[in-house]
Order: sequence, then C-alpha cells, then structure tokens
Amino acid sequence: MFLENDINRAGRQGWIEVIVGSMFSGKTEELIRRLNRAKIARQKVEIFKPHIDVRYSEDEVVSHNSNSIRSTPVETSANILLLASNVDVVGIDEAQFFDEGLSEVCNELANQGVRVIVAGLDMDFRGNPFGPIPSLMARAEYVTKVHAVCMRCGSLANYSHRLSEADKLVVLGEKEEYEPLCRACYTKIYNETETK
Ligand SMILES: Nc1ncnc2c1ncn2[C@@H]1O[C@H](COP(=O)(O)OP(=O)(O)O)[C@@H](O)[C@H]1O
Ligand SMILES: Cc1cn([C@H]2C[C@H](O)[C@@H](COP(=O)(O)O)O2)c(=O)[nH]c1=O
Ligand SMILES: [Zn+2]
Repeated sequence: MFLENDINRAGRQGWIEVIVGSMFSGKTEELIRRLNRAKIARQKVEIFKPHIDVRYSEDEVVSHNSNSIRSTPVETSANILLLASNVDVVGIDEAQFFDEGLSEVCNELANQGVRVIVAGLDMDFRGNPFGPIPSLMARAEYVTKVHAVCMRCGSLANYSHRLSEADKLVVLGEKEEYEPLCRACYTKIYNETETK
C-alpha cells in the first residue's frame, strides 16, 4: 500500500508519483484512492484526463469497477499547467495519451510544490513503451506497478493484448477489445500470430 508523505502542506515540497500497469490492473482505482485521501485531508485537488478518453464519461475518471471522480478533460499537457494554479495535488489519468510535454509539465508542477499523481499504461498492445510514460517514470520519486489477472492462466498480467486486428496505436476499448495477459500467454499468442 502506498503511504502519503505530507511535506507539501508545510514546506511546499512537491513530487511525482506514477502508477503503471496493463489494462484492468487497478491503475485508476489506485489513483482515485490516493486522490480521495488527499481530499479527506482537505487538500486542494485537481484531476485531468486527455479529452479523447470518453469511454465511460466526458468529465469523470471512471475505473472498470465503477469508482469515479470528477475530472477536467484537456487537449494538451500545456493546458494542465495553465489550469492547475493554486492546488496541492494534481491527478492525471490515461497519461499515455498525452504528448511528450507531459513529463516536463509534471516536473514543473512538482518544482512548484505540487504533489503530482499520474496513472497510465506503461506498454501499448505491441508491448512497446507508451507515449510520455517512460520519461515520467524516470522523473518520478515513486513508481508503483500494479498487475491484472491473466485471462488465460490466472497469473499476474502485465500485457494488454488487443483482440482485434486493428494496428493503430490508439483504439479505445474495454473487454471486447483487450485482455490482460502474463508474459508467457502474451508471447505464446504473439508467436502464433506471427507464424500465420
Ligand atoms: N483480468 C482482470 N484482472 C484484474 N482486475 C480485473 C480484471 N478484469 C476486470 N477487472 C476489474 O478491473 C478493476 C480495476 O479497474 P481499473 O482501476 O479501472 O483498472 P485500470 O485503470 O488499470 O485499467 C478491478 O478491481 C476488477 O474489478
Ligand atoms: C493497450 C492499448 C490500450 N489502448 C486504450 C484502450 C483503453 O481505452 C485505454 C486504456 O484504458 P485502461 O484505463 O488502462 O484500462 O487505452 C490503446 O489505445 N492502445 C493500446 O495499445
Ligand atoms: Zn497467462
């Protein structure tokens, strides 16, 4: 369990926390849990998500098990810097969809004394690092990797296997489009597809 440090309230010391994993691994649940605790501590919290993520709601971050928290959809990472003035905590979900500038924006907020909590996919459906996440992981003080349950064998899953043949990087979807898999199951399926 992640335990909060509260230096930012007294000394305005900021930092970056990153929560990564495959789809269905509990990233959004963990983000919402941390943000709700900050709200209970009466900290001023602002939450952002990329405007393209309208799967469950336009102005909420919603987890696969229906927890939700109000959020502001933004088009670019620069908008976050403009909108996050005078806050204690900034939460960002689906960070993989933001531009590469997100890492600099989070760094700047942390330097200003803000606690920044970012959640996103570390790998795309091909198993490659996704968008600004690697850079954010490098700059973060705290990185938490969470795991889903492999849909084929029940082990810990860290891959998001795309069920359709679409090959664009961004294809929004849920269980009809993706399944979380462990390394062994992902590699087996990938090798089978390659040899077809
Ligand atoms: N294969 C799976 N492994 C783990 N959780 C799953 C799985 N399929 C569905 N879930 C549900 O997804 C929830 C996590 O949702 P969420 O926090 O939105 O994940 P993420 O943001 O990482 O996609 C779990 O609490 C569980 O109810
Ligand atoms: C792997 C992968 C995922 N996506 C999309 C699919 C979903 O809409 C989101 C991830 O949501 P979650 O909260 O982590 O479950 O990303 C994509 O566009 N491209 C991919 O490669
Ligand atoms: Zn497996």
